[in-house]
Amino acid sequence: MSETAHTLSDRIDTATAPARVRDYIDLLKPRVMSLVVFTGWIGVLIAPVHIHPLKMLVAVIAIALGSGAAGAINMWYERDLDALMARTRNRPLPAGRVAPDDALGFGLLLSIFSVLLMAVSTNMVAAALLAAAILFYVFIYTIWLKRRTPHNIVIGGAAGAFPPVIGWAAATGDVSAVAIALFLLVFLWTPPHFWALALYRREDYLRAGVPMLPVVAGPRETKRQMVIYTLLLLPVAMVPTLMGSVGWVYGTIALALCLGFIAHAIAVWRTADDETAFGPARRMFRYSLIYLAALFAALPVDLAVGRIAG
Ligand code: HEM
Ligand SMILES: CC(C)=CCC/C(C)=C/CC/C(C)=C/COP(=O)(O)OP(=O)(O)O
Repeated sequence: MSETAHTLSDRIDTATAPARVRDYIDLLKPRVMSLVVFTGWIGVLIAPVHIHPLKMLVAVIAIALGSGAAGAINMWYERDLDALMARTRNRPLPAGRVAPDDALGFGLLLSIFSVLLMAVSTNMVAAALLAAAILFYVFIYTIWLKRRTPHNIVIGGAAGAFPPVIGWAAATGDVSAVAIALFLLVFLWTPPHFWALALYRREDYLRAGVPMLPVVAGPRETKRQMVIYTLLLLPVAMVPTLMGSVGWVYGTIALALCLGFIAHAIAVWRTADDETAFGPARRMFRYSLIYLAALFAALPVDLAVGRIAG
């Protein structure tokens, strides 16, 4: 056994139990999962059918486990890249706290379990969509596109757009126009969300040789595209109101949130000096998280207001 492998296995053997649990939780990317789960839950909640609260809970748990499983497999595959980047080098795999085979086994078992759980607790459409999301994130984004093309986020982002559709399907057994509008919303949100971070983490991606847009096309082109995506988000965010699925409470909140996102993108774009652009880019990244959470929260709020008023 090599010196490094020795050190690695010693560290794994001597890891304390609570620390190991923490590491396995970290493999699930819990903070990203929280927003994934939230959008999935809103998908269940706003579907126009009654669903038993317990069934809703199990469906949301299945989405959480599926998202976490995909995250664990992603971390297994990317352990070489993660070791090269400051943001990720202390993750359980590059830091040697979890063995690669264990992480892969954990991710695979959890993937299968989450899809089976969805199938037995709701329906086959939701289970198939959950399986598709996991496969898309692992094979299309992580393995195929991420290391090859700056379009990785634009195409791969579709994986993260599945949860509201999965939630809707868990409640209704099918996919409707509203569910597709929510898919499009997350799909168009993902590039500005990620590129804001990639702008101030450009050195990381450069060092790891990952062809993210700020590395390949440069900050100016990235910022231009971020403005375009935030502009495109405005009409798409209005679709649920224009279709009559929700009213103007959502519509007004969505409009305000979209204008805020556009303003952030313009602030990032107008900062010529990339060093100082890190400030606006960081702010935009944080705003992107509030934006998506608030936009989705506004949907059931609108429906509740409508019920009270009507
Ligand atoms: C391909 C699509 C996506 C990419 C490449 C991406 C990339 C990233 C990256 C690199 C981070 C920083 C994570 C860290 O510091 O460890 C992040 C954070 C985050 N992302 Fe995304 N993201 C994507 C899609 C999504 C989706 C669909 C959601 C939820 C709907 C989401 C929610 C979050 C949240 C909540 C955080 C903050 C995590 C924290 O506080 O550390 N992301 N994203
Ligand atoms: C329901 C279901 C299966 C959903 C799965 C979709 C999912 C987890 C989407 C989030 C996408 C995400 C965390 C990308 C991180 O990119 P990255 O892997 O490039 O980030 P990193 O550099 O932090 O590893």
